[in-house]
Amino acid sequence: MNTQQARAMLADAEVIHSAEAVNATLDRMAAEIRDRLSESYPLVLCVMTGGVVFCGQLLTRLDFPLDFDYLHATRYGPETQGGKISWRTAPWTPVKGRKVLVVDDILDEGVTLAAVKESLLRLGAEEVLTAVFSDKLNGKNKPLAADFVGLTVPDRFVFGFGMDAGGAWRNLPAIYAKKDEA
Ligand SMILES: O=P(O)(O)OC[C@H]1O[C@H](OP(=O)(O)OP(=O)(O)O)[C@H](O)[C@@H]1O
Ligand code: HPA
Repeated sequence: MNTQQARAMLADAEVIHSAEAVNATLDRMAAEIRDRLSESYPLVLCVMTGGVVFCGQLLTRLDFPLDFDYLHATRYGPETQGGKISWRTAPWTPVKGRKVLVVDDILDEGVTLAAVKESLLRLGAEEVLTAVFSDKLNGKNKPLAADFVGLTVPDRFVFGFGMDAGGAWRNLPAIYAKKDEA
């Protein structure tokens, strides 16, 4: 995608959740996570790449001791349909015996987070909780329900706030849907 195509896609898109709604949701989620984990010294793991914006903005709202690391698992690439999961990077920090909070941008079919959770439990994590900023209302029987959910999004390809469309626009502070998929 080039600059013009990326700008045209954004100009044609529909706002699903404004930056104000995103910020209010971050505050709410941080309070829920604090209530559950503030005494546990959790290991927070960001699922790269999409999780980076949500995780970064969540971290500054978590006012209790924690460790932070990341992992990279991907199955969409630049496509709008998911494929086989590809593990790029495992977390460097040992997870054995830890309470782990996995943070990602979106639960779509749930395949990625289910695989991540299973792998962390296999590595000996004591407990694995999951936080997603968006949960897609696609009517699918997902293999995992997230423990902390920000906002729901419709069954359309969405982008912004960490989520890319053809590689672009992860950097937007709000969430959009491509208009041509309405
Ligand atoms: O619930 P699922 O259907 O498995 O989809 C959700 C996953 O898809 C996206 O990652 P993607 O594969 O696009 O990799 P990226 O984060 O590197 O863009 C997103 O960041 C989630 O990790
Ligand atoms: O709707 C989506 N948008 C961006 N990335 C995604 N990864 C899974 N679903 C989506």
